[in-house]
Amino acid sequence: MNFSADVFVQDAKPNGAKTEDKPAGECVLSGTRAPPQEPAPPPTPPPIVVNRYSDDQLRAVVKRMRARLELYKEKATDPFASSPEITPPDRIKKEEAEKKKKEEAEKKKQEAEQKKKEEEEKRKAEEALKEVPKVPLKTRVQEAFWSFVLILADRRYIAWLSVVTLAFNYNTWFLTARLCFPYHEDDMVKYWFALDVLADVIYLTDSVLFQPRTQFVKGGDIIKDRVMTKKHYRETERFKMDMISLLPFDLLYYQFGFKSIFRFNRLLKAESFFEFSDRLESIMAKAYIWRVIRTIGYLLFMLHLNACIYYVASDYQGIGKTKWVYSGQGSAYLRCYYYAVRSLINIGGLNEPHTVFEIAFQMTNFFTGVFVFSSLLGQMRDVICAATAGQTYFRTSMDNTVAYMVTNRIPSMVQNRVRTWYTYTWDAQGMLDESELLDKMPLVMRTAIAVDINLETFKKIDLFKGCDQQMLVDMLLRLKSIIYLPGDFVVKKGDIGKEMYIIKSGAVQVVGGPDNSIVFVTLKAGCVFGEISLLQSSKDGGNRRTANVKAYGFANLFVLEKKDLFDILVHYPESQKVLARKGRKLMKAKGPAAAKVEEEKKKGLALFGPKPQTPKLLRAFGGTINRSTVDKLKVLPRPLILKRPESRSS
Ligand SMILES: Nc1nc2c(ncn2[C@@H]2O[C@@H]3COP(=O)(O)O[C@H]3[C@H]2O)c(=O)[nH]1
Repeated sequence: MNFSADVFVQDAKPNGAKTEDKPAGECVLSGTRAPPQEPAPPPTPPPIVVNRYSDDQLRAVVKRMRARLELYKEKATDPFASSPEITPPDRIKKEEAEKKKKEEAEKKKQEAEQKKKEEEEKRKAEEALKEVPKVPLKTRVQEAFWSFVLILADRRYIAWLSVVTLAFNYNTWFLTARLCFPYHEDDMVKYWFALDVLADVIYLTDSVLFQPRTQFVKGGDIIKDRVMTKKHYRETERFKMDMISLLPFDLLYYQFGFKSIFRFNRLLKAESFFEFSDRLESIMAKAYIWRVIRTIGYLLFMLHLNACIYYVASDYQGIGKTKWVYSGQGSAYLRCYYYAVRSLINIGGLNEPHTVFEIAFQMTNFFTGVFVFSSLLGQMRDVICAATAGQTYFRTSMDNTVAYMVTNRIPSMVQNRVRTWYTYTWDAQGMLDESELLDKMPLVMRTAIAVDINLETFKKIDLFKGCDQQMLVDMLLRLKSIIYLPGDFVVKKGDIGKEMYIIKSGAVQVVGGPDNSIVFVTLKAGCVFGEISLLQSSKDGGNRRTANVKAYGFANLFVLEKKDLFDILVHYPESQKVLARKGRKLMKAKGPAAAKVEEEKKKGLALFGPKPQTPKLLRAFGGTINRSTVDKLKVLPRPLILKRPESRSS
């Protein structure tokens, strides 16, 4: 369609020249000229506007028609695109619905087929598992065997080391005792032999199966490769010791009889004991308990050795020959051990030595006792001190604070509160400042701990729902733990909000009204508060606390500072938007206006909802007219209700 061709205007020609009918496009609307004809037309004279009004009208008509043309073009491609207000005809609707139905049915069919296929595969896999394995048993055992690469901190490895330690201790204690005391009676030999063999099997298993598979660290890499671990073990000093400890000198029994001296190479397995001790310490929650036990073990072993030597010395002198030696009565080991205890710990009250040998022996014993036992007792003291260092720190800092308060004449009520805070904090968390401990760790460890302890709680908090998980982790790292005593005000209405709080344990109450006697809500563990003022801008005082919040009982809270929160949010614009939206919502729901209504409700004033404002005009009447009257008046014609009664003065 060419709308421009339909419009004609009369050219005004001077001298009464005959006018020609021309398409308007050619003379007025330059933009809508007819296509040029061949050969090229003579140059057209400039358009002459006959009448400005009719010219404008024509232009408007052409404009409107062009717009319509566009519209029809659009409609031709998509019948409803340009006319959303027009509902599609029923037929089309039906067709679309059917198409949709068909698609859905197709989709369902595909899903069902997929499900069937998956089930079939699953069934086949299960059947394959039930079938007799095609892999030969030997290979499978070998595979399991080789894959048994021990992990350094693996508890199973520690359990195995404990077995080796047991075997080592058996050798250490019993070899010495059997060597010195007459314990190799004929009827006992078979038992000793059986126990010796058992200990040897344990040693052998450790050296052949376990140690060559122990992974190690090389240049920061954890080496698990079986060939490399084996090679590494063979290159260590420990391997040499293990091998020597396994040498079967016991075969000399055939030549010299059953003597425990031939088994003394078994004591070279000591490194397994020390490794067990270190690993156990690293996994124990209270490692000092093991340290104390180990030190006591050393002490007992020193006494054991002394008892053995004393028996040998007695035997050398002749059992029961002098007053100083073992009399030969009762249990030899027990009597000698008793002597060792009294002698080494310098308790005294022993029989006087008479011979030179006895005197020399006794003197050596005293000297050894002083030296060895004082160092062992010192070691024990260190272990106990280290274990109670936390408690000592807490005591010292509480004592110092109390001394400071006394010096400065702080009221006793405040002093009591401070003391209560110290005691409760210590009882609740076993330390005064948790963050002190975590600060020393690398970030990755701190993150792991924080995530493990609190992330789940955080994810459940409504305010943070929809926020980036990484943002929550960042937040966890900035939290500080703080304890409030019963009745302490955590936030005060009207204060500037600089922190928000998450309740770790205990509860807080949002209070208001006269003397804060009205409890609006009690918030428990896992709830957030103080977020309203934090999420508002300082414009119009939006950053002011909207309510008083006080601790109900002892409240253990996490504090997140505004600065920290905003530092984090810079990196998470999406979460920032989510929080801003929630902040606005909260402000609407709980902000000053809402709080006021709530307060009044609590007081019972808002029983019938807020009183509607009296129309200005009625206020002018000064009367108290009920609502229906007002409504009636409202429908009256304007002039009527606007007519003011004449005042008496006028
Ligand atoms: N105003 C108000 N605050 C509440 C309510 N329930 C919990 N609060 C919390 O009380 C806090 C007081 O300090 P904020 O205004 O910062 O944030 C407030 C909310 O987190 C409530 O019903 N009204």
